[in-house]
Formats: sequence, C-alpha cells, structure tokens
Amino acid sequence: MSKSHLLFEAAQKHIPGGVNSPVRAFKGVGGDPVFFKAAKGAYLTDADDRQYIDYVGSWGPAILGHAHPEVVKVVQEKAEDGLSFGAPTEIETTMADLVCDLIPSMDMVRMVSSGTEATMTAIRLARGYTGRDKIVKFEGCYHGHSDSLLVKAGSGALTLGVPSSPGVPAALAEETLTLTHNDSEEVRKVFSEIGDQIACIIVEPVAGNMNCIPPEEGFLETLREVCDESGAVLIFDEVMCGFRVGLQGAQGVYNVQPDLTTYGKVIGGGMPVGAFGGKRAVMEHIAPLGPVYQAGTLSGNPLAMAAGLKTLELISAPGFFESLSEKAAKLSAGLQAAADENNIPFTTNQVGGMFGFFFTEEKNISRFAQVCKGDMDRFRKFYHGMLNEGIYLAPSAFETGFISSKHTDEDIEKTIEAARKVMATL
Ligand SMILES: N[C@H](C=O)CCC(=O)O
Repeated sequence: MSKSHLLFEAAQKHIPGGVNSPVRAFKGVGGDPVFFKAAKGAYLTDADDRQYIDYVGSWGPAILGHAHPEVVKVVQEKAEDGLSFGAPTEIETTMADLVCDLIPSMDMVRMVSSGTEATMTAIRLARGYTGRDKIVKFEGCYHGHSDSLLVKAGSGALTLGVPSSPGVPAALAEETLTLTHNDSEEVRKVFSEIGDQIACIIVEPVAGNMNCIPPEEGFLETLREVCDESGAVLIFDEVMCGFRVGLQGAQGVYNVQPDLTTYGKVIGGGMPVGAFGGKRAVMEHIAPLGPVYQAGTLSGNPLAMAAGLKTLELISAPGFFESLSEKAAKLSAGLQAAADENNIPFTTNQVGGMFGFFFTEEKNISRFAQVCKGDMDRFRKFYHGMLNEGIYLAPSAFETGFISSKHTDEDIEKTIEAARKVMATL
C-alpha cells in the first residue's frame, strides 16, 4: 500500500475530502491524489520517494522551478526580521513601484493574499466606481471562489461538476451575466441592450481554468471597445497568465490595455499573494483614499514581497520568456507527434509558458464547448499512464499545464517518450 494512500485516508478524518482545495482530490481523473514531501527545480518527490517531472508548478507560481535557491534565500533572510507586521513596510512600496514600472496599464496597485481576494475586490471596486451592479464573465473562466464569480465557473468547480455553487445567493448570481467565451458578437449584443447597467467585464485574457484557451482574434479588442462605449470597467484576470505568458502578461502579448488587472501566483514567487491594480481614476476609489472597502491583516506580507520581488527580478532577464515559450512549444509538438504516431485524435494549445492538450478530433480549440467535447475517458487513462511514468500533469482536463525555466531538454524528451509509450496503450 502506498504512503500516499495511507496519508489520504488519514487526511480525510479531519479535512473535508482530505484536501485543502478540491481540485487536489483527483476527482477529475479518479484514484488517490499523490502526496508530496519535497519539490526542487522541475521535480516533485512524493511520500514514497518517487520522483516526477512536474508540469503543474503549484498551479503556476513555480515559473523558476521549485525552491529556487535565490528565492529561498531572500525569504530566509527576510524571516529573520519578522514574519508579519500588519503595518506598512518599505518592501511593499518597492513591489508597487516595480509592478507599475513593468505594466503600462498599472498606475496604482494593492497587494492582497490570494488571487480570489484580488478578483473579488476588483469586482467590488468596479461596482463602486460605476455605481452599477451587473457584471459580465465568461463560461469556463474561473476567477477564484467569491460569490459573484462562482457562476458557471471553470477549474475545480467545473471538474467537480458544480460550476454554479450552491450557497451563492440567487439575488447575487442574477447580477452575474455569463456569456460565451470568445464570442464577440454575443458581447456586442448584450452591451447594445444593457451596457449602461454593466459595471465590468472580467476575463482571463488567456484562459487557464478550462484547459488552455487563447483569445480568438479581436475578442479582447471587442471587450475593450464595449467597455469604452458603455463606461464599464475592463478587468483582466491575469492571476494565471500574468508574468507567465510574457513579462507584461497577456496584455503585453495581445496589446490590449485593461482598466484593472488582477494577479496572483508568479507575483508571489510561491508565497500566498494576490494583487489588483490599474488606472488611477478607478484605484482612487479604494479605501482609505475612497469609499470602496478592502483590507487584509497579511496583505503585503514581507516574506511574500521578498519572494515575489526576487522572482520578478529573475524572470526579467533578457530571453527568459522566449526560452520558456520554446520549451512549452517543444513539449506540445512532441505530445502531438506521440498522438499522431498512434492515430489518437489529439490537439494542443500553447501560449508562452502555458500549454494544454485535448483528446478530440477537432483542431483550433478556442471555445468552452469544444473543450467539453474532449474524450474524458482517454484523458483519464493518459493521465494515469503518465503518472505511472513519473510525469505529473494537472489532474483535470479543465486545467492548463505550466512549464518552468528549470525544465531541461532532457526532461521534455523524457516526457515525450513517456507520452509515446502511454499513447500506444490507449
Ligand atoms: N485552477 C486553480 C487555480 O488556479 C487550481 C488550483 C486550486 O483550485 O486549488
């Protein structure tokens, strides 16, 4: 019996479902989740001392690989000075200055402790700023688990079959309009009818919570246009794709500037962090400058700021994102070749350091409905085959994959070889 199995059994006694976040429970693929005890570079070590090449990267933060020595060092050093003050510290200003320097759409930024806090507050701010209640989101996109956003959501909510969670007041859910992702026409239609009632559009500009879905040509531009015409706030949720698909995130890649942006994951270098920021005119409405309330005991935590700043410094090195993208492209091409050799209907998506794969006859996957049509049974078999070969992928067909700067050519070749072997058994 594996240690992971025993640990999972023990965990279920006092932790609901044995996990502290539902997608970890392997409901999307079946079987016991793997319990890990260490992570270094591109590798994970499980409780039974088995090693895996990791393509989850803690769901995105580990862009430099796990436990990067320079990141660990600054956290250790910072810890000597105190773990938390609940009062202003200079390093928060250093972080704010750096983020505003790097991101052209960012005049002001506030640090929080998670992506959920960031998106939840961005929505409240947009409502407070516009004086309107309705918000627009897209089916399959996931923006954390605050009430307004758990309506036809992606990620774990979708994997577990509860995209619209019980517990969200109906009156609140009614204010969330969920449209078809990448459908510019539908967006235009809704805005032509009730644009003056809509506070904001929130979108993952590269969606990573319904697998990896890039924006169709013109989609982000349409969102920008309808927001400009109606006075709604455009929020890019770059919790996943920020500092991941490029140094300026998706807004840099697609050259569309939002009014507000939310961050998490990479910006915390592996520590619990989120951030929201954007145009001064909107951000000035946040307390204590304005009346829209938001707060957090651990917001701007010094250890998290230190890890995040070091990470942002290291990913700013020339050529970093080109190299990351090359690795992800090489992996995607290799997976495709492995499927083709075995006559398995299969296709891939990739943007920078994010990648996705789909067991489907269709090519050019850009719609949520196409993702849902994928062969989930094949995905599950492939998943467990790869796990057996020492490759750790996201345990759901509705999650993107992540690559780190620590993945070597050899790691990628080993992964492709494993895929060849497993595809032959499907
Ligand atoms: N897609 C989610 C995060 O971005 C997966 C992580 C989680 O819900 O625990």
